[in-house]
Amino acid sequence: MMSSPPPIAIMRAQPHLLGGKVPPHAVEGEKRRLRALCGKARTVPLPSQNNALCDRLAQHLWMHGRQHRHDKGRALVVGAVWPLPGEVDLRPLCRRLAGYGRLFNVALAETTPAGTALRFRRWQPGSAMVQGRYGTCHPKGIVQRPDVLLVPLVAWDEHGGRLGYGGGYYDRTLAGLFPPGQPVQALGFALESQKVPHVPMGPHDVSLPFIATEMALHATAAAF
Ligand SMILES: Nc1nc2c(c(=O)[nH]1)N(C=O)[C@@H](CNc1ccc(C(=O)N[C@@H](CCC(=O)O)C(=O)O)cc1)CN2
Ligand SMILES: Nc1ncnc2c1ncn2[C@@H]1O[C@H](COP(=O)(O)OP(=O)(O)OP(=O)(O)O)[C@@H](O)[C@H]1O
Repeated sequence: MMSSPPPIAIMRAQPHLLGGKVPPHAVEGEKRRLRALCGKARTVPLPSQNNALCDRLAQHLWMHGRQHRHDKGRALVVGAVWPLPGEVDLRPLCRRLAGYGRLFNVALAETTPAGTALRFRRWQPGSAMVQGRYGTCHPKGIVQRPDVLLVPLVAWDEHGGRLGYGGGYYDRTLAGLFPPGQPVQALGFALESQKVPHVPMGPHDVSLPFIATEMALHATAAAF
């Protein structure tokens, strides 16, 4: 007798019944649903939360930058992002990193055509910004390959699962920068309130080893 697929309600409520494997089309649907829910629930970061998060990232990156300078003899290229409305704002962090002189170069994401990886362009305080796709902004500076990526997100889970805006930009970018077998040098950044019990993960999704929030730097299973 042919067995019929489990009802969608079971896939949603109890994905473990499928051995953690959810068909790709179901994952896409789940993500759309979660994106809509999280969009509605989203709160704009308070200045105190934003500052705490930028301080935490600065502290972590400072150590990374010093080690990198010692090992490689050059500045650590940090791939950051200009904020979209309602997102955590990394601009205070970018200004601070740029102020540390030879330890860091800051490069910001340029939103490239759909289906491609992001490109990163050198930013310095006062750099002219140009309007890009989906309301994003990027500088006109030279293209640089980030050594470490700061990854925006809509929702995250304790395993490093990340939900974004649905363009697949960061999964493509992470896969290009850090091929399988290499450590994923990336930190997600978000508020604690953006944490969800489970982000559905598809075959292209890259788990984040660290998520920085206003409360803590969370190391996830992907860090080990
Ligand atoms: N600040 C910031 N820059 C970023 C990202 C991000 O998440 N944050 N991206 C992360 O990948 C890339 C841009 N990706 C995007 C992909 C799709 C849509 C998009 O479809 N927007 C819908 C509204 C989505 C919603 O609000 O739920 C739209 O414009 O209609 C936006 C950004 C690169 N730059
Ligand atoms: N490395 C990849 N190669 C091919 N397709 C990919 C890759 N990464 C993601 N995709 C495809 O891109 C689409 C969107 O992916 P997903 O829903 O994970 O986006 P997202 O991570 O939320 O978006 P973003 O990173 O832009 O914020 C999916 O159809 C997914 O299969």
